[in-house]
Amino acid sequence: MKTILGCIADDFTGATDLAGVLARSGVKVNLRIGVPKTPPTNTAAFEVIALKCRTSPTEDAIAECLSALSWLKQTGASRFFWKYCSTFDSTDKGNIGPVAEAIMADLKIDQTIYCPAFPENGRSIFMGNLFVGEQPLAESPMKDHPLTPMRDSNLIRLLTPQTTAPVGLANRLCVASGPDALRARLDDLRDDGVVHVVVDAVANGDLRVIADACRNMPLITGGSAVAMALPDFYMSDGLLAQDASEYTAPQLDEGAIVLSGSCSAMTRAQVAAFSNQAECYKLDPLDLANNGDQPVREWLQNIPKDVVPLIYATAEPDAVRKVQEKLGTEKAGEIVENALARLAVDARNQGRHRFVVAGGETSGAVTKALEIEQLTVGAEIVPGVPWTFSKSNGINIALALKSGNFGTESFFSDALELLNS
Ligand SMILES: Nc1ncnc2c1ncn2[C@@H]1O[C@H](COP(=O)(O)OP(=O)(O)OP(=O)(O)O)[C@@H](O)[C@H]1O
Ligand SMILES: O=C(O)[C@@H](O)C(=O)CO
Repeated sequence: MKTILGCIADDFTGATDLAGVLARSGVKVNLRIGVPKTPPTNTAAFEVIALKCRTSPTEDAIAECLSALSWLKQTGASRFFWKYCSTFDSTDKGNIGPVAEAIMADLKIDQTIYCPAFPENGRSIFMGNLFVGEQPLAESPMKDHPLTPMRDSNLIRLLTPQTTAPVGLANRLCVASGPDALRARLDDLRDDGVVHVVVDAVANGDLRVIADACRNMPLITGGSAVAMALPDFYMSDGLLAQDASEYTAPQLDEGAIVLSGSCSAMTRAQVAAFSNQAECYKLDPLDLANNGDQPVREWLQNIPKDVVPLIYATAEPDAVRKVQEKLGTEKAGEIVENALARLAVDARNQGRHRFVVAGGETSGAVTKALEIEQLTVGAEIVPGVPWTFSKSNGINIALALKSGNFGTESFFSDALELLNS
């Protein structure tokens, strides 16, 4: 099938988030892990490529995203989506702005929009400022993120140093006036040379207006929620029809494991809640650096298969800071990711084929270690986190890749229960 929308996600939980939101429409979504090595076959109306480039060196992120774009163009797609975090996770250098500019240069276009809002998960944008629940981004727990601490809430100020061309705003008053008003505002901004337009949205109704106004833009950038209404508009434009039959999960071995490398506030609460009912192992990055991961691997081997173990590096911001001061931020992240990735492979070999993984970078490391090339999107557990299915080493497995701050406290047990139901 010809692809209508080709999507590039900067991390793996972001990719499953976007795929899950698009799949709500009943239209088939293919979720590819990394840029496929062979030309497109068996394509779907929505193709999502999951990358792990949120915190990569900018040049590497650009190269990887352009390679994904080139593959997506071969599917016949002429509309593209650059998916980043609903909390705009990035540094002064990028990679949100530089990748958007590189894609725009490739597509030879002179304007795009930026809308990370995801009201169902408490992310809203008003007058260019991003809120997490009732808190401005920079006052939310995102200020302490281990890799991309967000210390400003204003998207225009955040984006400006990441781009070479002017940044502007289409505010809520404009969005509330409807799609024609938004289109007119975008045209005015374009006439004034504004290339990058942050668009306010505080509710799903705003996102629908934005999707309506921008449905034919060659590039939309944002969180997953701004893509939510696109399938509807593509259907009413006659571009696609509902084509997915209800997906049934494959036969899965009973064994399960929860792996958490996310230190986000919601994950910390989820780890605390699940540790009351699970066998737990808390990873200490300094210990991993000095003594390796043999002790935890042995611990896992001794957990009976009908017990669900939780292995986590999840820690409070102060503890993370101390580790980062000793090991360096990148090294600390890498040590934890490598250990959790190896443990995922051990778990699979032990007969645990249901994986709940918390954290985008962590999910990237785990999915790569399990050598997964493509995921099928199943039922959404909470907004933005679907169960996904694949084969690893020829074995059916299920993965719930959870973004750091998504879900409620009981997410880990809720996810496993849903799979059993
Ligand atoms: N105790 C720790 N000390 C230092 N770094 C840690 C520790 N625990 C985890 N990390 C690292 O912190 C990073 C967390 O990023 P990750 O993307 O996995 O979670 P997240 O940011 O909460 O999720 P998302 O991106 O989906 O919101 C990873 O690189 C992980 O290895
Ligand atoms: O948009 C979000 O918040 C998530 O999909 C994500 O990208 C977390 O890494």
